[in-house]
Amino acid sequence: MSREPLLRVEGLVKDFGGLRAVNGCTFAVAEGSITGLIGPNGAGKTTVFNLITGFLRPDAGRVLFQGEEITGLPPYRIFRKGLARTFQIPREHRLLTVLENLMLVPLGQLGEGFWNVWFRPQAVRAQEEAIRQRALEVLEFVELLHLKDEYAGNLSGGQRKLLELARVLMAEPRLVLLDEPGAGVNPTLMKKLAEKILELNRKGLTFLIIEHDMDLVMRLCDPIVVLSEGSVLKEGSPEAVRRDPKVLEAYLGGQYGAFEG
Ligand SMILES: Nc1ncnc2c1ncn2[C@@H]1O[C@H](COP(=O)(O)OP(=O)(O)OP(=O)(O)O)[C@@H](O)[C@H]1O
Repeated sequence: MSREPLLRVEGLVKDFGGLRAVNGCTFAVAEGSITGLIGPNGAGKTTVFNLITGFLRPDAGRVLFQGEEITGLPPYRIFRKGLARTFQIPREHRLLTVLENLMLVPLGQLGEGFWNVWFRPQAVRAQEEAIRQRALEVLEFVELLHLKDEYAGNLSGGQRKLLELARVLMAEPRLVLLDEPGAGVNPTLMKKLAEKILELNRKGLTFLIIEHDMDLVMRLCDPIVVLSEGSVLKEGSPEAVRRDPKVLEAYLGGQYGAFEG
């Protein structure tokens, strides 16, 4: 018996002026998987992420999360349903500390409401403390606890990626979309990031990952969805994708070397 996938995109289309960036894109992400989304530059991967997470509205097609249609909902509503993402360029608040960055993740804090601050100060304080504890736990997990009081702007590129992951984990999501987690990360941190992703996956978290680093993709992801010119060219195991001549052809000229070895 096949189970309903955690995420399903059906026939997504997105035009930018005369350019069709996403062209009838259909694929699914099974619960418990680490699904890879790869393809040459400009294939439409980030646009697909933006369509799934509500940062862009599709011109056609549907997005279903846990069987529920979420097409066109605003990003904060999708986030609160348990679908969280990171960005290709991390979006931390550079002038806040690492800990403050995590405490700002919108979890529906009681303290946000004007009336709560005035009439329920103890409840607000208790909730703030719970959020702080959660933030410290998450920082320990991503091994950034020693940097909790550092300004986020002072972190290295790799540490900023770990902070992005930590921000996403604050919300205890069911599905995490990672946009190029390996970009700009040194090999040591890359290994750590991969270990953290695998550990979270073993605990039941599902991932959809855009990545250009083929070593990382082949190590982490199964299945892999290959996008080319806005639609799915191939979907399958790392081995099946690696051997498919259509996939190699799509990468020809650009990144053919990525598949060698
Ligand atoms: N906001 C936008 N306005 C106009 N064109 C856009 C916009 N966003 C993306 N595009 C175009 O849509 C196409 C798909 O871009 P997208 O960033 O989704 O590809 P990608 O597969 O993520 O590429 P990369 O691997 O280089 O990040 C590209 O031709 C890009 O130039």
